Amino acid sequence: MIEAKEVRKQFGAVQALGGVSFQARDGHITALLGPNGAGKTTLLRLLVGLLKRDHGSISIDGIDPAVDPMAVRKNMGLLTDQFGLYDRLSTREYLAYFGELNGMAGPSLQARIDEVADLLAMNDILERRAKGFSQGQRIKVALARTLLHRPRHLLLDEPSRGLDVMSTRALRSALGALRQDGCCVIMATHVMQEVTHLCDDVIVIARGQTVAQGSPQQLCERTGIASLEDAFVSLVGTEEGIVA
Ligand SMILES: Nc1ncnc2c1ncn2[C@@H]1O[C@H](COP(=O)(O)OP(=O)(O)OP(=O)(O)O)[C@@H](O)[C@H]1O
Repeated sequence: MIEAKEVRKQFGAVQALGGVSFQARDGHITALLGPNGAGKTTLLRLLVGLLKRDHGSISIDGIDPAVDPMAVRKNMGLLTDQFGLYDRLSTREYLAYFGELNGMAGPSLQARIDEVADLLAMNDILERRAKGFSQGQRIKVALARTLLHRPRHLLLDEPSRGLDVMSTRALRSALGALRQDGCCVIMATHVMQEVTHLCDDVIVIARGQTVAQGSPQQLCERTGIASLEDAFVSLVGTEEGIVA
């Protein structure tokens, strides 16, 4: 369970978050929806302890990431727009390196690499070096690294950007399997179709504030609007940042 209460974060004169509160439950995929600049990435970075909040509280299964970021990261996978691949390492070497950093080793690590490669449909690039990888191939490798150590919590910043149809499907089924395993997944996205098909719960933020939280159906009921996209626009008051 991930909980935030009244979280605020300021960068100089810019108030990135001005009071965000929500709960993301285990075994649920929670979408983080908001226009560009709403504060989604800032929130994810606070949850994993990469930034310190100015105000409020955050609990990751009872642990405050500002107090014990290492304990939080042990059970967390984070996908951001910084993929951090090494051009000269093959995908398998790269994943083995990160697996070892997470205390994995030997045949069980290799078996887990094969499992994740199957899950994300990326066997074709497993033995290739990263130099020259396309955007979609890069994001798959970064995702594989994120999932490798079977984290209990997963924070994904726009995970499907740059993925083709088959890879998007592979990602969705991988996330479905993680949900079944009881993983707590928070996913920032602009893709409404993804939210409708995949997410159990939605947190809407705008201008650094939580505007609403609930299932897609609850948000539609609350606004009295049948389409989630239109309900979102009505909640945030802008059409900016939506991908149909
Ligand atoms: N390190 C920083 N220094 C200054 N301002 C920042 C910094 N990081 C974020 N901001 C500002 O905080 C606000 C929230 O940014 P953030 O990246 O969290 O938004 P976002 O919801 O992820 O946006 P997008 O959908 O465009 O990715 C923006 O106004 C942004 O310019």
